Amino acid sequence: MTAPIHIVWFKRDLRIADHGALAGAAERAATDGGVVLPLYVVEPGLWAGPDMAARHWGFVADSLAALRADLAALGQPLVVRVGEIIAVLDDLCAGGRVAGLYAHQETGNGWTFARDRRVRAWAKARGLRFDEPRQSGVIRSLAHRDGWAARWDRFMAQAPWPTPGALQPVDRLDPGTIPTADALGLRADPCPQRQPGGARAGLDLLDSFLDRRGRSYRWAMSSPVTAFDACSRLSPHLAWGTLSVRQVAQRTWAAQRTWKAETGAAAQAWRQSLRSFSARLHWHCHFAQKLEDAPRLEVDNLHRGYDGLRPDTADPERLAAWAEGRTGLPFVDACMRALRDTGYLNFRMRAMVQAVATYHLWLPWRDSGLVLARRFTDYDPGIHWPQAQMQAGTTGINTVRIYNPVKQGYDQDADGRFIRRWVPELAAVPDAFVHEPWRWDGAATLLGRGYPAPVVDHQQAARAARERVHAVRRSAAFRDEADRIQTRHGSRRSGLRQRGGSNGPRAPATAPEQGQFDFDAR
Ligand SMILES: Cc1cc2nc3c(=O)[nH]c(=O)nc-3n(C[C@H](O)[C@H](O)[C@H](O)COP(=O)(O)OP(=O)(O)OC[C@H]3O[C@@H](n4cnc5c(N)ncnc54)[C@H](O)[C@@H]3O)c2cc1C
Repeated sequence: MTAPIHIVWFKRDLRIADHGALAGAAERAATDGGVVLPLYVVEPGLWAGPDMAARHWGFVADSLAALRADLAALGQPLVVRVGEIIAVLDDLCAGGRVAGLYAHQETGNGWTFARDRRVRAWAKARGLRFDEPRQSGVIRSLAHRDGWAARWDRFMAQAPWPTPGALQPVDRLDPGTIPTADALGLRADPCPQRQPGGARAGLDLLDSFLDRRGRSYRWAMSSPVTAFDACSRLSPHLAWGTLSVRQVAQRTWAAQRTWKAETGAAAQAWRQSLRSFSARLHWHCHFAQKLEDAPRLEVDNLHRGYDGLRPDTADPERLAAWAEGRTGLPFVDACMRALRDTGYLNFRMRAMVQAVATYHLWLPWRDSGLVLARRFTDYDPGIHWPQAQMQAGTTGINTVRIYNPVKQGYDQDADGRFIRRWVPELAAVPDAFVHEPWRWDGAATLLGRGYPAPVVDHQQAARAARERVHAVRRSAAFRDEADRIQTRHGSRRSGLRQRGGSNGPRAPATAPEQGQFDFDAR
């Protein structure tokens, strides 16, 4: 058999529904009598990166097994190879039958950006067709942000890509095994409550969110007591592509249409919650667009006025205390321990722990960002690095927001039940002092013995950080660069002043630069 082979290279798009690369390859195969070869390459170079961890691999391995089964049901199971991508492609091309390569555009870390450039050059040198459709609202080689939101709306409203009805099997091809984290050499990373991968698990979450859990979303999203259930928990599925943003957006819009026609308190709650949720799907791509446009922000301050402000290397003891939930600030420690064991934190708590690391503990955002990247099952460089910088105040275009970790505890965990669950060392501390055990009469019996004394006086540390940051922001040169950044990366809905312009329009609650806190703060 000499049918041409069309390779679909799966990356962060581990599904068969709404899959532009798979649909494109299948359409091509239907016209030239070819076959589709679905391929996932486990790249040791990627997995050795400082931002990757075994919990990511666990989610990906679950998703690969599910994808393999879904593709097998169509006629050709997923082929898995371990190795460097060009070597794997060269090997598959050796028979001379490969006619095309299809893969989604990816807004990844520096390693994948460079890897994708190499693959493009390789395909060009061989004269091989290489199609790279997009799978989200992120636009490659974007000249400016004007009209971006309308383009997002249009893309999400388009019909999803059709799933092929059947795939012809590729002859004499070993599907390969999905390696274990150990075989990949990944460090042990116990995460007993990690979310399972696979498209089915993602669809079940989407169903339960839109049928039941999402009703209180708008009011319950900020507290870690309620957010683990009331938030959608779809992030790892969107990050690794077991669901597409479009699938989720269209299901959400359908639910919104249903509730629009209803009256009563429940319908009102659903409408408000789904509006908030819908806005966040937009932010998913809004933040990723920033990294797409400026890949350097994975490692460099977006606003260079902050260069040299924080130390280049983190104080190892402070970083370890924060990462392991031993800062002596109970609410911060509870969040970091919950994250270690579940792979998840809600947005407000992510923002708080990154703010505490970078302001109170004065750690470089890249170092704390790497710890969080490894701990979030949903690690998605496109969202992660712009957010890591935003919460550290180094974008230059966002309000400096130094969370008070004790006040956050009182606000979001009033009776201390989240703290008590994750910090059992505080069992003997009366309720009134569980947020601030250092104020308890019995503190001497606990601090420095069963539980650490606070690594910093959080109020003093916040004051010192604020002064240092504001000193940078006062200069005229700072404003000029901030205006340039706002023009290039800022939301056109944010209401922030455009360079050379007067005050922009008022920010609606859904503007990503500020809106994410507006109703979170209630
Ligand atoms: C320092 C920091 C790092 C972050 N790193 C990541 C990351 O690596 N991967 C990731 O998916 N999210 C990241 N976020 C954004 C956000 O916290 C998570 O998307 C959200 O908490 C995931 O939970 P969920 O799916 O239940 O969200 P829901 O509240 O149910 O929201 C639905 C989806 O909308 C998107 N979304 C929600 N909030 C935001 C936001 N503020 N910015 C951008 N997109 C958003 C996500 O895709 C999310 O899955 C980060 C936030 C901060 C402050």
